[in-house]
Amino acid sequence: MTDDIPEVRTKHPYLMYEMLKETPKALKTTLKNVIDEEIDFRRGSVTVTGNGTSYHAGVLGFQSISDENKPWNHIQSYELENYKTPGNNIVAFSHTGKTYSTVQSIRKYPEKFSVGVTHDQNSSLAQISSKSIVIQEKDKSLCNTKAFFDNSLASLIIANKYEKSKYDYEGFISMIDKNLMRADIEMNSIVKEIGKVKNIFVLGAGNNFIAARETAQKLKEATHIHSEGIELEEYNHGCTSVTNKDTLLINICNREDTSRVKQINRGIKYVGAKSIGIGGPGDFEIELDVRNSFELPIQAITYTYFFAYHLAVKLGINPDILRFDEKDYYDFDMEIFPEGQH
Ligand SMILES: N[C@@H]1[C@@H](O)[C@H](O)[C@@H](COP(=O)(O)O)O[C@@H]1O
Repeated sequence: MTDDIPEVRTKHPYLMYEMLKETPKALKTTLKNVIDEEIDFRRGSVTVTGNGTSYHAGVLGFQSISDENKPWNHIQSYELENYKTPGNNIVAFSHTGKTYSTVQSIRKYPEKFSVGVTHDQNSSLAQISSKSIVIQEKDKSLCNTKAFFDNSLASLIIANKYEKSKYDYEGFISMIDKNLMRADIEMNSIVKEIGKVKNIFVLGAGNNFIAARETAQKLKEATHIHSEGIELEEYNHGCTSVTNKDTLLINICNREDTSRVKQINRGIKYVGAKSIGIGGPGDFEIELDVRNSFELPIQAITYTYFFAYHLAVKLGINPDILRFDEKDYYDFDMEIFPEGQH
């Protein structure tokens, strides 16, 4: 089973909303928990790994590394377990700490130095990692939005320890806090105006690609609308033929992408699709107060999470339970994750 099914609510505010509102407080706890941890990285590179939201959070934090002499890469855990080889250090992220391929990707390489970041100190990941980091904050919704921000901050801290660089964590937390408040209001009003949406593409280039993937994952989990997170230019190579009047494009935009995004936005008008620009142009635009290119995708997610939430509420969908109240979907999950597995 993916995880224990939480308290089932039938209307707003769902647990996902509560968790988003609790995020700034949780980030302060995470900072306190993680900042003094000592991590003795071995010589050589770092491989960041995990599944889904945890994987994305891990990558987003490590994207802060600017020193070319501090090599790192990221490999999804199943790939690491079966096909690829990690660097001398592995940093694995898992909210539950029990996700099979994440745990296996550490177990398979006992000779490497591993850091396991989890919210459960009794989990396999915490037990088997050379160094375990436990975030003392529970995310009650299976959408794991609060856990995403906790893990992103933990990843930023770990990346800074690896790079031996300094960073303004308090400033980061207050920026996220401010964004979350604005995002709730602005995304609620966009959702009211947006009209029918049956499929969604989330586009992002550079550091924003992983945020596009994470946004698409959350849109699927919360709203049950099919969403695809795709590299900005890749969208133009195949996705245009399935874009139509019920399609929404969410563009997570660096300044450098502006003219390409404008062109795409003009193109989609021929088939009646609509767009939201986060940090860039769109039918609906969200301005971001951007301090640097690695914070931008994390800031963008404050908005896309609230968009997913308000859209779920509008559609009458409980975003907390991954459809596990429907027998077919519960059985589906039990088939792919039998008792005790994830
Ligand atoms: N639906 C959940 C995702 O929301 C989560 O991101 C992923 C990784 O879980 P964990 O962070 O516990 O490893 O597992 C799932 O299948």
